[in-house]
Amino acid sequence: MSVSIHNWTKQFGRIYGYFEGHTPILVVSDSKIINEIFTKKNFSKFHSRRQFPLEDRRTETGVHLFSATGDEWRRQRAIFNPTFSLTKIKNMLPTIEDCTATLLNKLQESMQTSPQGFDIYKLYKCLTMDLIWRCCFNMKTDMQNNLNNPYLIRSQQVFARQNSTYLATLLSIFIPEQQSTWLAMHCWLNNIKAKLRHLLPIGKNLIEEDPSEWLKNNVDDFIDKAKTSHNENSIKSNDLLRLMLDATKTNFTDINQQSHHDRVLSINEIKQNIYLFMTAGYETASTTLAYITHVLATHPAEQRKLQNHIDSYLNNDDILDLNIIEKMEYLDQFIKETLRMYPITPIVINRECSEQINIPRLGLICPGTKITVDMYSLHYDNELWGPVDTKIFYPERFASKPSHPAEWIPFGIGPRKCVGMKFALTEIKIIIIRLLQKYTVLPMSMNDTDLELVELVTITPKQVSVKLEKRTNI
Ligand code: HEM
Repeated sequence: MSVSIHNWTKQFGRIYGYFEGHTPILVVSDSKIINEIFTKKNFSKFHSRRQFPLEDRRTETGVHLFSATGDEWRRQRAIFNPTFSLTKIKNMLPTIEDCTATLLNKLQESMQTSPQGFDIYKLYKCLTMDLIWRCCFNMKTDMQNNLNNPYLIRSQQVFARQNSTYLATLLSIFIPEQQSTWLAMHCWLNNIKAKLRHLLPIGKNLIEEDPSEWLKNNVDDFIDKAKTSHNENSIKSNDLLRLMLDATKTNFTDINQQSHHDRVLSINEIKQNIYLFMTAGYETASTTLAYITHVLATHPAEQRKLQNHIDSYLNNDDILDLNIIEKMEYLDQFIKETLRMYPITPIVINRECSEQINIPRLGLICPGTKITVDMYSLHYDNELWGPVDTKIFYPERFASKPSHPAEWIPFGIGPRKCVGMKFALTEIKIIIIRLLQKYTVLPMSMNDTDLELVELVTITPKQVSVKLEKRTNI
């Protein structure tokens, strides 16, 4: 979809519209207009994202942060913002280091079993899921050593296209007026499938279950485990799950009666948010790591420069300190340049207008209008990012150009920007530092210059196969 939008922008310019079924979508790739729509200034009129096909936004089932709108979103975001403060992230560093050490062991094993090369992306997925569980839910898992962990398997399935969901999704896109019917049909089918899986002896093997439903249904067990582990630990943890559980203690009867100043969550909202963080946090970060590794393998000069840069700040056995990581400018530029060239979730950066507004150079926007950004056109715009051609990987372009909030947007823009951005960038930096202190990344074959990409909610490579060579010159 994102590539088609990019091609249409080349044909129709920086502002145009297209129809998804009956739904008109406005596409913008002019950074000044994007700034008007997405930032704080007009936030009261653009506080919501458009509803995903088959997304259930009923209060009784609970709505998570990503789908919440207006005051419901403000109330939830106020609870989540402190989870990713610098102090909290500083406290997460030992855990991130520990999970990264496990990755390094897994890499060593993979080098031994497949010296000709292996898919490193698979290992990154286990790593980032491990990190979410440990940093956000304070639960120790053996996820990196247990590829059969059911939460890991189901989370991966959420991002894979399933045939049964596909039809309902298409109906939902092309006939959005009947969204509630498609959603009811989808839930009804899932219930029937769950019953058949339970009743028929071979049901479990023959009937696929909806991974999103499985994850949401299993969080009760998850919350109980978290409560027990929190009670057993004398030191009170400060993780995301604890903040959410604390927010349920307030005495309230109806979540709709809460003002956005009240830091409260219903139990259904907690369940939805556990699902959200489990899936959103792991897929995006592992995919970023996969793209960075591909760039390292295909750009040996830039890889050497990054290794020298890391060596100039740190020895192999130095304990990582956030202040030092923050000073490592080339590392920062390297990651930014990768995310400029390989956007991960362009389609989620959209807003729906809630009140009529006149936007300069765009015109009168009516309530209900859905506006999306063409991230590829913005990120590959030579006027914004030149003089070095935007098709060339050149991290130094970020040295001369402070990134404007509406021009480099892999994490979105404005008040609804990614709440996990600081956490994601810190974990990614630590993992890349430790990887490059020990290894040089090589392509599996000299023809491995292009990645095969697939887009559903995220744009991901099918695999990233590389060889690793132990560094000896340090
Ligand atoms: C490199 C990694 C990541 C990328 C590229 C990414 C990208 C994004 C983007 C594009 C958005 C939409 C922003 C907008 O509409 O303006 C978003 C929202 C969000 N992200 Fe991330 N994300 C990443 C990592 C994470 C992590 C690690 C977490 C959680 C631990 C997370 C949790 C969320 C949540 C909860 C939202 C919804 C925020 C809201 O609506 O208030 N993300 N992310």
